[in-house]
Formats: sequence, structure tokens, C-alpha cells
Amino acid sequence: MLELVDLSKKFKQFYAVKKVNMFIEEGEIVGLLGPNGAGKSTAISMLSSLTEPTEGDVRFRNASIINSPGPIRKVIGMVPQEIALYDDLTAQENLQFFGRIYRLSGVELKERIDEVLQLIGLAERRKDVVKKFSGGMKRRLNIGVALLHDPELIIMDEPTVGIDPQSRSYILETVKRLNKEKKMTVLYTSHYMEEVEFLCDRIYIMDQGNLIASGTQEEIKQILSTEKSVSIQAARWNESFIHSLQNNPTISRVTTEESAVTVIVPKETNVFGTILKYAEETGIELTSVNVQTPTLEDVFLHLTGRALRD
Ligand SMILES: Nc1ncnc2c1ncn2[C@@H]1O[C@H](COP(=O)(O)OP(=O)(O)OP(=O)(O)O)[C@@H](O)[C@H]1O
Repeated sequence: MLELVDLSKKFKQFYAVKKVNMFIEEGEIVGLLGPNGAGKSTAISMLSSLTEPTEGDVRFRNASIINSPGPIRKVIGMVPQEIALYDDLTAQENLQFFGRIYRLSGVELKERIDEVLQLIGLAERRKDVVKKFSGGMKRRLNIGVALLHDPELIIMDEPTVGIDPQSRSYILETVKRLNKEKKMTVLYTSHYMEEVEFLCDRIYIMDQGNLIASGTQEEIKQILSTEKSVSIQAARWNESFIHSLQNNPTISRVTTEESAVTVIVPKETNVFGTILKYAEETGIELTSVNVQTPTLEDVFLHLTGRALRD
């Protein structure tokens, strides 16, 4: 359906997106994962024909969109990162306003608004002004606007940032439903790996303008097939314990969080004895030591040396 070919965007001397190649097939949910500043918004702005690339091409159903963006604009629904709604209008009035921009009117517009309000779970709040809405409700209405013209392809730019868990899971379930019931193709960008793991058939991972991994979840996790990650939990940590782990040559990475320390070691290594020994030497009371199946977060850490949410 959509193909990005050696796509680049340069701002002065700085590449926000560098030679990115991607494809999206009809009916897929594709995830674009990367930390803040990775280049996700710039990439989707080019693939939806809002920004012109510096180099490369975007092909929609085998035709370049650079000089003829008409066909993609007709079928695309874009959910921007920033909420674009009128605070003093009701949910329904916002949908009417944006519906007219999509050239919908009369019975068709009314039916589309009814369907969208059901989909985003705001039918009962249709007559309330948006300024009374929670952040999550505004996000849902923002998604509703992009669904008004019944797009074939919807692009969502971090649609769950800064909202309550309930709205977040509502949005994730809605995306799944749109894909399953309406066969909508979805490109979902996020810096939350668990969202992408939950939703997506295939995933692209970007960092600093570059595509650093792509494939199904299983394929991406294969990158770590020679390593395993071990999660260590304790009530308190001390620096000597962390230093001992960092100085151990078989441990390739140590990540410290409040409640857990994670180490990456070669798959065949038995690291339990070493961890117990360090804990004893440094007076740490361990509560658990577990080998974990790798997550996309681990893969990102492995490829870049940084955590996804740094
Ligand atoms: N118009 C612009 N002029 C100059 N630099 C820009 C412009 N737009 C984006 N950038 C830079 O390009 C890089 C990629 O930004 P982009 O917004 O695409 O990242 P992102 O992955 O979407 O991250 P975020 O989640 O923070 O939006 C950033 O370093 C950003 O500062």
C-alpha cells in the first residue's frame, strides 16, 4: 500500500530522518517505535504528504506522492500529536466543523458523526463542551476527527501520551477494532514499547533519524537470541553492588531502576551464583532474581546502549 524509499529530511545540516526504507501492507497494524526526537513525526509528516522530503520517495499504491498527493490524501486519516480541537465547541460541533472540511454534509455527516461518537465512546458526552473534557477524552475526540471520512489508512502520532490508563486502553482497543472490523490499515507511532507489542503485526524501530531494526516482534527479538536478560530485585541498592556487576566482564549491560536492576549476559552463562556472591559481599538483600524473555525495550537497549524512555 505504502512504501518509503531512502526517505530523508534535512533541517539545515541536521538529518531528522536519514535514508529510511519502510513498507506498509493493506490491513496491517505497523508500529513505529522510537524515543523522543527519533524522527517519527518527521517521517509520518512526509509519508502523509504534509512535508516534502529532502531526498527519497514515498509511493502510495505504486505511484509517487511527491508530485501527486491527491490519492493518498483522499484515504488517509491523521491523528496529530498535538490536540487540534475547539475548546468552546461541543464534541458534536467539533465533529461537524471538521466533517465539513472533509466535504461531508447532511445525512451523511450526521451518520458519520453518530458512528464516530460510538467508536470513541463519547456518544453520551456529545453535547458537552470540549473544555470540560479530560485529557483522555480530548485525545479520543482527536482520533474521532481523523475517522470522520472513514479513512482506509490511519496514522496515529503518539496518541496516548499523557492520558489516564483507562482512556489509554480504550484507545488501544479501538485501534484493534478499527483494524479487525473495518479492515483499516494503521501506522501507530509510540515510545511505549508495550503498546507496540500489544498492537502491531510488524514494527520499525527508529533512533536519531535512522531505522535501526524492523520485522515482526519475534524477528526483532531474535536480535537478542544470543543473550538473555536477568532481572534482580531488592528492597534497596548500594553502589558497590552495582559496580561489581558493571565490572564483571561477562555482563554486557547493567540498567538500574528504582525496584530492579537488569543485566544482559550471554545466553549460556549461569550468572545466579555471581549475583548472589556480590549481594552477600555488599550487604544487599535480594528479593528475586529472574531470567526474562527479551522485550523490545531490551532490543533497543542492545542496539543503542540507551533505554527507550531516556
Ligand atoms: N522544523 C524543524 N526544524 C528543525 N529541526 C526539526 C524540525 N522538526 C523536527 N526537528 C528535529 O528533528 C528531530 C526529529 O524530530 P521528530 O519530531 O520527528 O521526532 P519524534 O521521533 O517524533 O519525537 P517526538 O516524540 O519528540 O515528537 C528532532 O531532533 C527535532 O528537534
